[in-house]
Amino acid sequence: MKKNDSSLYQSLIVGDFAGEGDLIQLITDDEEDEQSRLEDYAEDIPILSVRNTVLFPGVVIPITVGRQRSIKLVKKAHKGDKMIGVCAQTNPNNDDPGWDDIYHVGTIAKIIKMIVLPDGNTTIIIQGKKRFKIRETITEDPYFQAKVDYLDETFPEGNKQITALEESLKEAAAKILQLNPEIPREAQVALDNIDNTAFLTHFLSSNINAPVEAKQKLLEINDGLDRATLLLEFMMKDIQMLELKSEIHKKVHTDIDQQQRDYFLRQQMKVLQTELGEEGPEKEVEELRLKGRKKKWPEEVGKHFEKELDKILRVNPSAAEYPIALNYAELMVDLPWNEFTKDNFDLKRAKEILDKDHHGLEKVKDRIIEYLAVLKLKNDLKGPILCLYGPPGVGKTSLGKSVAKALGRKYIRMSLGGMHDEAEIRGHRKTYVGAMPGKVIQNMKKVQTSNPVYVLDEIDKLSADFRGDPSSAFLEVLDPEQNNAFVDNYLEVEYDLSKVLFIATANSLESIQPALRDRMEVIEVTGYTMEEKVEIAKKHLIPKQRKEHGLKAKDINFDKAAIVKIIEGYTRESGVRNLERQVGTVIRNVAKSIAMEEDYQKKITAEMVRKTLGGELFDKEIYQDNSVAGVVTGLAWTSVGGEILFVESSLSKGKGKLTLSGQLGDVMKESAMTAMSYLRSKADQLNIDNRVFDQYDLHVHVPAGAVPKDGPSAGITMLTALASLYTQRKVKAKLAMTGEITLRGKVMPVGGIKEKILAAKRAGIKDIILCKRNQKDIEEIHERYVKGVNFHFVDNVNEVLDLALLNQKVDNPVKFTFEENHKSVHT
Ligand SMILES: Nc1ncnc2c1ncn2[C@@H]1O[C@H](COP(=O)(O)OP(=O)(O)OP(=O)(O)O)[C@@H](O)[C@H]1O
Repeated sequence: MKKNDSSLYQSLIVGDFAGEGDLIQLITDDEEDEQSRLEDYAEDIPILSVRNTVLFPGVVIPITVGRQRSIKLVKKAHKGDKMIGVCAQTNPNNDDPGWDDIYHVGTIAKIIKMIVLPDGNTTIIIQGKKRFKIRETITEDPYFQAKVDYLDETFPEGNKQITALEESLKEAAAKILQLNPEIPREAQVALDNIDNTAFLTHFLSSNINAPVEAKQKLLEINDGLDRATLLLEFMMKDIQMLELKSEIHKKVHTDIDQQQRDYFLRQQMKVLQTELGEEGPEKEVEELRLKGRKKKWPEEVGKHFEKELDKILRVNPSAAEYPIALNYAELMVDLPWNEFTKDNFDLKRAKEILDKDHHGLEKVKDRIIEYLAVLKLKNDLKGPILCLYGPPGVGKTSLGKSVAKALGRKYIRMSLGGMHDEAEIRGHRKTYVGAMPGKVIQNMKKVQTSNPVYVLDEIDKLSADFRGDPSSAFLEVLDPEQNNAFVDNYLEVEYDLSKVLFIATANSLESIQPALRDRMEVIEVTGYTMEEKVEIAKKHLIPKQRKEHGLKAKDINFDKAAIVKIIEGYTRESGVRNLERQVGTVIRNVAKSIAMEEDYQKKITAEMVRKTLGGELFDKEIYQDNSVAGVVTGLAWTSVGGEILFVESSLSKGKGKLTLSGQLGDVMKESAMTAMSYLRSKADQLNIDNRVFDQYDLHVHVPAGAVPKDGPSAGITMLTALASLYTQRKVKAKLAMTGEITLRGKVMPVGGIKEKILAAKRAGIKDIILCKRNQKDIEEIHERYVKGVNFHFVDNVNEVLDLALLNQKVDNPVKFTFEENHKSVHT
């Protein structure tokens, strides 16, 4: 026997079969009359086994009858009293159930209508009357027949609890109707018309969405209150399920709606864009594809690019990924891939250009020309990268530019000062918000050729921190073995940097990461002498500044003394950057006069320089006289070049206390103490009264007091100063010295010789004392720089003192007075 799923809907179908209004009428049959007739069937009632449904008293349901046994039963009953017992099958799939396969509690029902459909199927409409329990089985053949006992139902009408339950059941039913759109609205009307609580529970039990076992359980409960409670429980579960379903449904629905909306809007946008003649993603992608075809990139890069374009087409233009994908593809086509400028290997011309742009720097230029010669012959740059090293403003960066000019290559410069984030060099992965390629790739995009001269400025200023070590990223950039496959995190594909001519610049070699320094060929660019600076100013800086200020050669002309004045009074540097700036200031002043049509003097003199630039910023680093004992000129190295410094010392009555001032570092303090100890040990040799060490306080000072100083190189200067002080002997005029001392009186070599020599020369020094082992440094310096200076190379301090101290007392020597030592006598 087949029956559609049980639901409120099915009950209403009954209404259709029975005609409108029948439902109500059937439900309100005269109970009393029925009861008396029912007893007649209790001793032999045909039992119809039904699948998937449980019939409740009062409820009307349609049942399609298919099995032969059932058809026989139905036809027979229909002809007779129309009364049948209805029991649910325990297993709905059992086509030939026996007594054990049906529930033994069922409902006696009346066949209201029997319809034989044209396809031969028979549908009956039955109404449940009263529950029964099979007392005794009679036969299974030709259909089930049994003796039954009717089950009475206890239902306390009017009880408060039952009224509340009834309300709850109705509310739950209304909620189910509301949540389940498949149930016709009319069901609510049917529900509203039920005013009998017992029938309400039967009606709802029959129609709730629950398995047969659950419904059978409800049927078997005799206590109406218990049944109503269990029913409410089932209904609440159903509501929860329905609510969940509806939520899921709503969500799925909104998702689909959103997609449809987007699709619709996109279509509209396309139409509008076409009408406005604007580009849509297709057009943009097509343009990129065309550009991509012209690129000489490796095959895998081409494939990767095509994939990226496909990705753009798949992405919604209003999605955040769209501009990211587009920018990426644009970067790929904007980058140069194997696009080279032709090198000009006319080395004579290259030399001319270097000479024209830079005065001096012969050794550096020669080295650069050698480098270019190898490049010409081998046409392969697998050699070390050049690193120009030297003080600021000596033309390292501009030399790089000249190399580009000489070779006919494009020039790009990247300043590495203060860069501490590896991502600045290598870029961020595309997945980061606002990701960009690193500076190396950005600059390649800017320069538009694959073989530029790429100046890496201030490679010594790269600093490592928690964001990674940028030096290690540069290892890859600068390593000729690796840089043909440089990987930028943003670009993802390998990029060939092997044809780029990298030139690094640095102020100090110490702070360059050792592995990085190893990959570079270091060329030292030293500072300039006064004469060279004057030449550079005349030939390069003045014409350059003049041009920048819009003046002609006839408008202004510098006196040599004026240039010297600027160099000495207003700059203190190894290079010429400040000189250029000060020259610029003087020229600007003239430009102002010309523009305001004032009278002005074309020839710039030292006097005019003073007027324009104001009082001198720096005292001339000049040797000071030797009339005072205890003052000696030393030489120091700073990051802006060499300097002369003075070690001053004085004695005052006291108890042999040593005071050091002038912001001296530990090493320098130790030098002073070493010098002191050495002198004490050699006091007799130098005719120093030993008592002076105990009865006089010594003060050593190194001006300028505000500038911190450190290093061992002032050792011999200190010793000489103290020797002069204690002996009150004059120090040789125009003498300077630099060297470390040991306690045994040995003189050790020191660094920064070239800068120191230049500083000494600037200061008018004629004699310089150096350690013997520093002789080789002097030999490397061009003769021109050392002309007019006598070098004295020494091994030990005796030689220093012999050279430095004259056998002549200073003009007003201090006369030491001593108190007698009171020795205590013990007996
Ligand atoms: N020998 C020279 N001949 C002509 N001009 C020079 C010479 N040396 C330096 N200059 C000029 O001095 C200025 C400063 O030079 P540049 O910027 O190249 O210095 P740098 O050594 O790279 O300094 P930094 O270490 O601070 O980067 C430039 O205008 C440059 O043209």
